[in-house]
Amino acid sequence: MKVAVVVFPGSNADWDALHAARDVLGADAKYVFHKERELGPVDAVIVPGGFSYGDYLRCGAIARFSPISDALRAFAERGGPVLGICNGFQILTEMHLLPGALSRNAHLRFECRDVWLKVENHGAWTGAIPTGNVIRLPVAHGEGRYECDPETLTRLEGEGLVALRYVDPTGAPCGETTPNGSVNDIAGIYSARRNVMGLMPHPERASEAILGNADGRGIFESLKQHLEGGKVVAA
Ligand SMILES: NC(=O)CC[C@H](N)C(=O)O
Repeated sequence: MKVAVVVFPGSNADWDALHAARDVLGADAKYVFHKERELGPVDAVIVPGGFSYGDYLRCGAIARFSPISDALRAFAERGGPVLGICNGFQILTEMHLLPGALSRNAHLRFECRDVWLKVENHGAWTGAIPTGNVIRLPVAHGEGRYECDPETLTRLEGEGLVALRYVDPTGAPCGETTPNGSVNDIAGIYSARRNVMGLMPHPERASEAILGNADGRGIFESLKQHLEGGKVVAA
């Protein structure tokens, strides 16, 4: 299993993502620099968290124009599994590989704490976790408020493309404890083919017992299951 981690100027979770893919999942993982134009022969791509290009203009807005983005787009459009974590999610929405946008947290503060998430639907990156399970992962973002137009929201909910939703520790709606004010408490979404997933929380920072939390491991194990099962999630 070969995994590429795309590195932009300002990425800060690239090593964490590489570590999770290589040392936790056991993949042959490598960095691909933003100036490259080819991903090489890879089975999956992770777009990691951070502050690409200093978050100038909007988070992810400049990364979209990086030389690597054409290859990333082609890989995603071929059905290749792509995971965008935090700034990676922001980049994937700016690239229009995922719908909607991440805007400034409703309370206007940077949010850095653990959150609880309900696994709502299966796809390339959640298939190994039973739907309805509640997992705990850390968030660290200033612009994580997921927004989209009403038609898109209806489609995401109706087609089961909401991957993860913020909840309270019991699995009930998070209400006032929302980390960012996302519409419908959406924390992560899938593309129509369910091969591309973006999420604001950081599974790569919570995938080992030594870190005090291994709940994120299921995200990476899901990729393994997806690739080994050779599952084509949608035509
Ligand atoms: N941890 C991250 O990836 C940070 C995401 C983003 N730059 C924000 O602050 O919203």
